Amino acid sequence: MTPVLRAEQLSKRFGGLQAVQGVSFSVAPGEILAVIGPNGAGKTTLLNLLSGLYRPSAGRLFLGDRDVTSLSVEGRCRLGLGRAFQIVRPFPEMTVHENVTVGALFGTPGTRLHDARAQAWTLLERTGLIAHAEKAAHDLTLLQDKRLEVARALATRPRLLLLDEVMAGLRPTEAQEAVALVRSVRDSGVSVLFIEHIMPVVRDLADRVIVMDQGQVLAEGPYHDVTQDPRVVSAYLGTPLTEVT
Ligand SMILES: Nc1ncnc2c1ncn2[C@@H]1O[C@H](COP(=O)(O)OP(=O)(O)OP(=O)(O)O)[C@@H](O)[C@H]1O
Repeated sequence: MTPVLRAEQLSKRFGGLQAVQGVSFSVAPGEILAVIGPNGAGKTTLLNLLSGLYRPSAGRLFLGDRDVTSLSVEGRCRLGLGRAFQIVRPFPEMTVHENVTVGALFGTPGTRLHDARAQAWTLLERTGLIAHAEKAAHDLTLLQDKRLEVARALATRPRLLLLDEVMAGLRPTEAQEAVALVRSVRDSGVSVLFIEHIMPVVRDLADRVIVMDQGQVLAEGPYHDVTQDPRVVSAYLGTPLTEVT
Protein backbone atom coordinates (compact mmCIF):
# COMPACT_ATOMS: atom_id res chain seq x y z
CA MET A 1 0.00 0.00 0.00
CA THR A 2 1.32 3.48 -0.84
CA PRO A 3 2.43 5.27 2.34
CA VAL A 4 0.55 8.41 3.29
CA LEU A 5 3.88 10.18 3.66
CA ARG A 6 7.43 9.25 2.67
CA ALA A 7 10.56 11.19 3.59
CA GLU A 8 13.71 10.45 1.63
CA GLN A 9 17.03 11.56 3.09
CA LEU A 10 15.62 14.83 4.46
CA SER A 11 18.24 17.23 5.77
CA LYS A 12 18.17 20.74 7.18
CA ARG A 13 21.17 22.89 7.93
CA PHE A 14 21.07 26.16 9.87
CA GLY A 15 24.39 27.84 9.07
CA GLY A 16 26.99 25.52 10.56
CA LEU A 17 24.46 23.39 12.41
CA GLN A 18 23.10 20.20 10.83
CA ALA A 19 19.73 20.05 12.64
CA VAL A 20 18.33 17.15 10.55
CA GLN A 21 20.54 14.82 8.52
CA GLY A 22 19.50 12.15 6.03
CA VAL A 23 16.20 11.23 7.68
CA SER A 24 14.13 8.64 5.79
CA PHE A 25 10.88 7.04 6.94
CA SER A 26 7.29 6.55 5.90
CA VAL A 27 3.88 6.62 7.53
CA ALA A 28 1.40 3.92 6.60
CA PRO A 29 -2.34 4.54 6.18
CA GLY A 30 -3.99 4.34 9.60
CA GLU A 31 -0.68 4.32 11.45
CA ILE A 32 0.17 6.29 14.58
CA LEU A 33 3.88 7.09 14.52
CA ALA A 34 5.74 8.76 17.40
CA VAL A 35 8.94 10.76 17.00
CA ILE A 36 10.94 10.97 20.22
CA GLY A 37 14.46 12.01 21.14
CA PRO A 38 16.37 14.13 23.63
CA ASN A 39 16.22 17.94 23.56
CA GLY A 40 17.77 19.36 20.42
CA ALA A 41 17.53 16.05 18.53
CA GLY A 42 15.84 17.72 15.55
CA LYS A 43 12.22 16.64 16.09
CA THR A 44 10.57 20.03 15.66
CA THR A 45 12.81 20.84 12.71
CA LEU A 46 11.72 17.57 11.11
CA LEU A 47 8.05 18.46 11.69
CA ASN A 48 8.65 21.86 10.12
CA LEU A 49 10.19 20.14 7.10
CA LEU A 50 7.16 17.88 6.81
CA SER A 51 4.59 20.65 7.10
CA GLY A 52 6.45 22.90 4.65
CA LEU A 53 7.41 25.62 7.10
CA TYR A 54 11.06 24.89 6.27
CA ARG A 55 12.58 23.93 2.93
CA PRO A 56 15.01 21.02 3.21
CA SER A 57 18.69 21.57 2.41
CA ALA A 58 18.53 18.13 0.76
CA GLY A 59 16.12 15.23 0.36
CA ARG A 60 12.59 14.77 -0.86
CA LEU A 61 9.13 14.43 0.61
CA PHE A 62 6.13 12.61 -0.86
CA LEU A 63 2.47 12.72 0.11
CA GLY A 64 1.08 9.57 -1.42
CA ASP A 65 2.73 9.44 -4.83
CA ARG A 66 3.10 13.19 -5.12
CA ASP A 67 6.47 14.88 -4.65
CA VAL A 68 5.65 17.85 -2.41
CA THR A 69 9.22 18.90 -1.60
CA SER A 70 8.75 22.35 -3.08
CA LEU A 71 5.11 22.86 -2.08
CA SER A 72 4.08 25.50 0.46
CA VAL A 73 2.37 24.84 3.80
CA GLU A 74 -0.98 25.65 2.16
CA GLY A 75 -0.30 23.38 -0.82
CA ARG A 76 0.55 20.47 1.46
CA CYS A 77 -2.45 21.18 3.64
CA ARG A 78 -4.69 20.95 0.61
CA LEU A 79 -3.14 17.60 -0.27
CA GLY A 80 -4.09 16.23 3.14
CA LEU A 81 -1.37 17.22 5.57
CA GLY A 82 -2.88 18.74 8.70
CA ARG A 83 -0.98 20.23 11.57
CA ALA A 84 -2.14 21.43 14.93
CA PHE A 85 -0.61 24.95 15.02
CA GLN A 86 -0.23 24.91 11.25
CA ILE A 87 -2.71 27.58 10.42
CA VAL A 88 -2.66 30.68 12.57
CA ARG A 89 -3.25 30.00 16.24
CA PRO A 90 -6.87 30.19 17.38
CA PHE A 91 -8.41 33.63 17.11
CA PRO A 92 -8.93 34.34 20.83
CA GLU A 93 -11.95 36.62 20.45
CA MET A 94 -13.78 34.30 18.09
CA THR A 95 -15.94 31.47 19.34
CA VAL A 96 -14.80 27.87 19.29
CA HIS A 97 -17.25 27.13 16.48
CA GLU A 98 -16.04 30.09 14.43
CA ASN A 99 -12.43 29.00 14.84
CA VAL A 100 -13.14 25.52 13.50
CA THR A 101 -15.19 27.03 10.66
CA VAL A 102 -12.11 29.03 9.64
CA GLY A 103 -10.11 25.77 9.53
CA ALA A 104 -12.71 24.23 7.22
CA LEU A 105 -12.67 27.26 4.90
CA PHE A 106 -8.87 27.29 4.84
CA GLY A 107 -8.44 23.59 4.15
CA THR A 108 -10.73 23.34 1.17
CA PRO A 109 -10.89 26.47 -0.96
CA GLY A 110 -14.30 27.00 -2.44
CA THR A 111 -16.07 25.52 0.59
CA ARG A 112 -19.31 27.41 1.17
CA LEU A 113 -19.68 29.08 4.54
CA HIS A 114 -22.83 27.13 5.25
CA ASP A 115 -21.02 23.82 4.65
CA ALA A 116 -17.96 24.88 6.65
CA ARG A 117 -20.19 25.79 9.59
CA ALA A 118 -21.95 22.42 9.39
CA GLN A 119 -18.62 20.58 9.23
CA ALA A 120 -17.43 22.55 12.26
CA TRP A 121 -20.46 21.38 14.30
CA THR A 122 -19.65 17.76 13.41
CA LEU A 123 -16.02 18.21 14.45
CA LEU A 124 -16.97 19.85 17.73
CA GLU A 125 -19.13 16.83 18.47
CA ARG A 126 -16.25 14.46 17.62
CA THR A 127 -13.68 16.33 19.68
CA GLY A 128 -15.88 16.76 22.74
CA LEU A 129 -16.23 20.53 22.40
CA ILE A 130 -19.87 20.83 21.52
CA ALA A 131 -20.83 22.21 24.94
CA HIS A 132 -18.24 24.97 24.49
CA ALA A 133 -19.07 25.89 20.91
CA GLU A 134 -20.20 29.42 21.70
CA LYS A 135 -17.40 30.23 24.14
CA ALA A 136 -14.65 32.61 23.08
CA ALA A 137 -11.48 30.61 22.39
CA HIS A 138 -9.58 32.50 25.10
CA ASP A 139 -11.97 31.14 27.74
CA LEU A 140 -11.02 27.49 27.17
CA THR A 141 -9.05 25.34 29.59
CA LEU A 142 -5.75 23.90 28.39
CA LEU A 143 -7.30 20.52 27.55
CA GLN A 144 -10.15 22.21 25.67
CA ASP A 145 -7.58 24.30 23.86
CA LYS A 146 -5.78 21.13 22.72
CA ARG A 147 -9.10 19.74 21.55
CA LEU A 148 -9.66 22.92 19.59
CA GLU A 149 -6.24 22.56 17.95
CA VAL A 150 -7.13 19.05 16.86
CA ALA A 151 -10.60 20.09 15.66
CA ARG A 152 -9.12 22.94 13.59
CA ALA A 153 -6.53 20.66 12.05
CA LEU A 154 -9.20 18.03 11.28
CA ALA A 155 -11.32 20.72 9.65
CA THR A 156 -8.73 20.85 6.86
CA ARG A 157 -9.64 17.19 6.11
CA PRO A 158 -6.16 15.73 6.55
CA ARG A 159 -5.03 12.23 5.64
CA LEU A 160 -2.15 12.71 8.05
CA LEU A 161 -2.27 14.79 11.22
CA LEU A 162 0.98 16.19 12.67
CA LEU A 163 0.97 16.88 16.39
CA ASP A 164 3.77 18.67 18.22
CA GLU A 165 3.78 17.91 21.94
CA VAL A 166 0.05 18.34 22.34
CA MET A 167 0.13 16.57 25.73
CA ALA A 168 2.48 19.14 27.26
CA GLY A 169 1.04 20.69 30.41
CA LEU A 170 -1.87 18.27 30.72
CA ARG A 171 -2.57 16.43 33.97
CA PRO A 172 -2.35 12.60 33.67
CA THR A 173 -6.13 12.17 33.50
CA GLU A 174 -6.37 14.88 30.86
CA ALA A 175 -3.53 13.27 28.90
CA GLN A 176 -5.53 10.02 28.89
CA GLU A 177 -8.49 11.90 27.42
CA ALA A 178 -6.21 13.40 24.79
CA VAL A 179 -4.84 9.92 24.00
CA ALA A 180 -8.41 8.70 23.48
CA LEU A 181 -9.07 11.63 21.16
CA VAL A 182 -6.00 10.88 19.03
CA ARG A 183 -7.04 7.21 18.84
CA SER A 184 -10.49 8.24 17.67
CA VAL A 185 -8.88 10.42 15.01
CA ARG A 186 -6.95 7.40 13.74
CA ASP A 187 -10.07 5.25 13.90
CA SER A 188 -11.72 7.73 11.56
CA GLY A 189 -9.04 6.91 8.96
CA VAL A 190 -6.47 9.66 9.58
CA SER A 191 -2.82 8.69 10.12
CA VAL A 192 -1.03 10.51 12.94
CA LEU A 193 2.60 11.53 13.42
CA PHE A 194 3.32 13.02 16.81
CA ILE A 195 6.28 14.37 18.76
CA GLU A 196 6.07 13.63 22.45
CA HIS A 197 8.27 13.71 25.51
CA ILE A 198 5.82 11.94 27.85
CA MET A 199 6.77 8.28 27.55
CA PRO A 200 3.56 6.70 28.91
CA VAL A 201 1.69 8.57 26.16
CA VAL A 202 4.11 7.25 23.53
CA ARG A 203 3.74 3.72 24.91
CA ASP A 204 -0.08 3.89 24.89
CA LEU A 205 -0.52 5.57 21.55
CA ALA A 206 2.23 4.73 19.08
CA ASP A 207 2.15 1.79 16.69
CA ARG A 208 5.78 2.55 15.91
CA VAL A 209 8.41 4.89 17.33
CA ILE A 210 11.24 6.75 15.60
CA VAL A 211 14.03 7.87 17.92
CA MET A 212 16.08 10.86 16.76
CA ASP A 213 19.40 11.98 18.11
CA GLN A 214 21.67 14.70 16.74
CA GLY A 215 19.51 15.12 13.66
CA GLN A 216 19.52 11.46 12.67
CA VAL A 217 17.28 8.45 13.15
CA LEU A 218 18.90 6.42 15.90
CA ALA A 219 16.34 3.63 16.16
CA GLU A 220 12.93 2.73 14.80
CA GLY A 221 10.41 0.08 15.86
CA PRO A 222 7.79 -0.82 18.47
CA TYR A 223 7.95 1.12 21.76
CA HIS A 224 9.20 -1.80 23.81
CA ASP A 225 12.02 -2.56 21.38
CA VAL A 226 13.35 0.97 20.95
CA THR A 227 13.19 1.74 24.67
CA GLN A 228 15.40 -1.28 25.38
CA ASP A 229 17.92 -0.30 22.71
CA PRO A 230 21.21 0.57 24.48
CA ARG A 231 21.95 3.32 21.90
CA VAL A 232 18.63 4.96 22.77
CA VAL A 233 19.20 4.72 26.52
CA SER A 234 22.63 6.21 26.01
CA ALA A 235 21.23 9.08 23.91
CA TYR A 236 19.03 9.93 26.88
CA LEU A 237 22.24 10.09 28.98
CA GLY A 238 21.56 6.71 30.57
CA THR A 239 18.14 7.65 31.90
CA PRO A 240 15.72 4.74 31.40
CA LEU A 241 13.03 6.00 29.02
CA THR A 242 10.31 4.91 31.41
CA GLU A 243 11.57 7.69 33.70
CA VAL A 244 11.81 10.41 31.08
CA THR A 245 9.11 13.03 31.51
N1 LIG B 1 15.49 28.31 13.23
C1 LIG B 1 16.64 27.80 13.72
N2 LIG B 1 17.82 28.43 13.51
C2 LIG B 1 18.96 27.91 13.99
N3 LIG B 1 19.05 26.76 14.68
C3 LIG B 1 17.91 26.10 14.92
C4 LIG B 1 16.64 26.58 14.46
N4 LIG B 1 15.68 25.69 14.85
C5 LIG B 1 16.32 24.73 15.54
N5 LIG B 1 17.65 24.96 15.57
C6 LIG B 1 18.65 24.09 16.20
O1 LIG B 1 18.52 22.81 15.59
C7 LIG B 1 18.71 21.77 16.56
C8 LIG B 1 17.47 20.90 16.60
O2 LIG B 1 16.43 21.66 17.19
P1 LIG B 1 14.92 21.12 17.30
O3 LIG B 1 14.10 22.21 17.92
O4 LIG B 1 14.49 20.60 16.00
O5 LIG B 1 15.09 19.92 18.33
P2 LIG B 1 13.97 19.15 19.16
O6 LIG B 1 14.32 17.71 19.08
O7 LIG B 1 12.61 19.53 18.69
O8 LIG B 1 14.23 19.68 20.62
P3 LIG B 1 13.20 19.89 21.85
O9 LIG B 1 12.78 18.52 22.28
O10 LIG B 1 14.03 20.57 22.88
O11 LIG B 1 12.06 20.72 21.34
C9 LIG B 1 19.00 22.47 17.88
O12 LIG B 1 20.41 22.51 18.05
C10 LIG B 1 18.43 23.86 17.68
O13 LIG B 1 19.14 24.81 18.46
